[in-house]
Amino acid sequence: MGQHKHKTSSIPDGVFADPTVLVNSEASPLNVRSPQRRSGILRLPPPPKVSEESLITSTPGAHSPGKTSSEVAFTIKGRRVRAWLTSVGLNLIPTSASWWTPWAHWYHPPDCIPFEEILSACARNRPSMLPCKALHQHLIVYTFKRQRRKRCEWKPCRIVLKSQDAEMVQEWAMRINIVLRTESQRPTNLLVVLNPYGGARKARKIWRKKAQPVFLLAGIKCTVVETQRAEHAKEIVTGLSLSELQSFDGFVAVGGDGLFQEILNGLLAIRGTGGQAGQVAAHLRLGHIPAGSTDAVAYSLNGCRSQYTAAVHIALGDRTPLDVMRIDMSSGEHRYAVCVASYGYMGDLMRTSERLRFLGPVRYGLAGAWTLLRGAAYEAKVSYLPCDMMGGAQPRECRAACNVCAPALPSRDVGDTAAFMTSSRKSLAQDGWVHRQGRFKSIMAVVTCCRSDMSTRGLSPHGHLCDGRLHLLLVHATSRLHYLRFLASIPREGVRPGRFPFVEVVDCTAVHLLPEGMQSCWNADGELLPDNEVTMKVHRGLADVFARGIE
Ligand SMILES: Nc1ncnc2c1ncn2[C@@H]1O[C@H](COP(=O)(O)OP(=O)(O)OP(=O)(O)O)[C@@H](O)[C@H]1O
Repeated sequence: MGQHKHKTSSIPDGVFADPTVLVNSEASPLNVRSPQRRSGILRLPPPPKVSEESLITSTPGAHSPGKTSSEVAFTIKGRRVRAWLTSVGLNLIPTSASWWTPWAHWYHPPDCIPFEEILSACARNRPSMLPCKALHQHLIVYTFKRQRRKRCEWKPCRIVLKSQDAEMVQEWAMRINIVLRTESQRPTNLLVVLNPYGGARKARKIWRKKAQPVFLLAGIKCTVVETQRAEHAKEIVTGLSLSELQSFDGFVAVGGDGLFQEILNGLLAIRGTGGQAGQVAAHLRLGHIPAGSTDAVAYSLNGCRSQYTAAVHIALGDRTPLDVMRIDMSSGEHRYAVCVASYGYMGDLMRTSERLRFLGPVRYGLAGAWTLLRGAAYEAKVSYLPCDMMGGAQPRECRAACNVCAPALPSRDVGDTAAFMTSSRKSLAQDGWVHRQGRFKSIMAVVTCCRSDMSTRGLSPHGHLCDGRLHLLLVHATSRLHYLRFLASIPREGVRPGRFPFVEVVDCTAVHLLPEGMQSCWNADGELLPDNEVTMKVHRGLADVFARGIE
């Protein structure tokens, strides 16, 4: 960045790597838990001995309620602003623009940058262009901006506030960082599992260019492990010792839905063992940096497939409970999934696409066309346990602070007697199962809304992150043309009840499928299951994820 430019800019990749800002991934003024973490990632002076409480209550000189500092004049992009700190964040009011920067009139700084949206702050000296002024002090606030058209899509940015008062700038940077440090939900230590093999094989680059810089700015220590083979991610997680588990705040998958699912399965396996490790695992959160082919998990959590957005949600320490579906196979094996399990068309598509993996994400289009032309339909007996948890209310799309999901407390069960550890088959003994027998093109049990590039509003637009419901989509045998019309409608509106006579949509809590005759295969969150006779049951809010829902 030029010395004379004062930007409120998106952070280009190179800036993250600026050695004056980032020294190493472990060092940060925000890192307080790990003794080996050194201070100084942002080159801040050592904090003076002052209690944190006194920093977030009023200080002498503050002359208006709510203020925790006096008003100070800064310049942002040539526009003068008055700024002060409150217990909520950094408040800004624009005043005038310098006569030599008339364009600054068009720059409107935000009224407030809340602490909860700040990744970190730092102070930096900048030589002035004018000979009469030796140094400019920059207070750099690292935050994010929302895209104008798509509010849920975030991009990291920095706001550079220029002043000539070096001491004040350093003090403000320090005070902001101290407040961030008190936000207990922010992670300080993460285990990052990266699948270099997933999607377009760009996971390493995505990590290096997009996610890691955000975590560095937020002062998060990351331990990165690359998977070597299928199921390795689960082994990595289950192989952690108790002290390692205690040191992490969560696990981050850099890959596709399959990788996320493996980590989730590993985490729930630890919870199933009970004891102290199970207790610790019950409080760990999962994050997904999309680097796969579909990335429905990240898309459904954040409303977009942006890696920056996912990384910022993780760095800010967002937390929301997520429904998890347990799938029990007749062989006795079980698997957990969070998006969708599908039999028929989507199962065939996945089986074909796995053979074409060398083509990258294009394989899905080719496999989809081939499966459609085959036009197979499968005989099966489907049973489900219906529910009406909406109480007749109009279905609503799930959003941040969703009141359908809100009442759910995340399940913290541990041990092998926990509900999620008992086979879904036990629910078959319950009353109220509804049975359907016939030929189906496709059968899908959708847990969340299940968004992806192919269905931006979700397969089930009214699916929620944490409502304890499955949406069972039964697509009865029909002609290829009708089925194509059904598929074509999904990207625009998802699967809606009543839209096509051959499509049934029911809300339920458990599903059982007994295949008859020729069989397809199950595809659970992008992974093929080895068995086709399955029972599935949803567990409300079983896992915690780094997300806040779609804004
Ligand atoms: N190093 C590796 N070599 C081979 N396979 C791997 C490796 N690491 C992970 N896998 C397997 O690769 C599969 C696909 O991974 P992943 O889900 O990350 O990508 P994807 O399938 O392309 O994306 P999506 O699931 O979003 O469609 C998973 O089943 C995982 O077990």
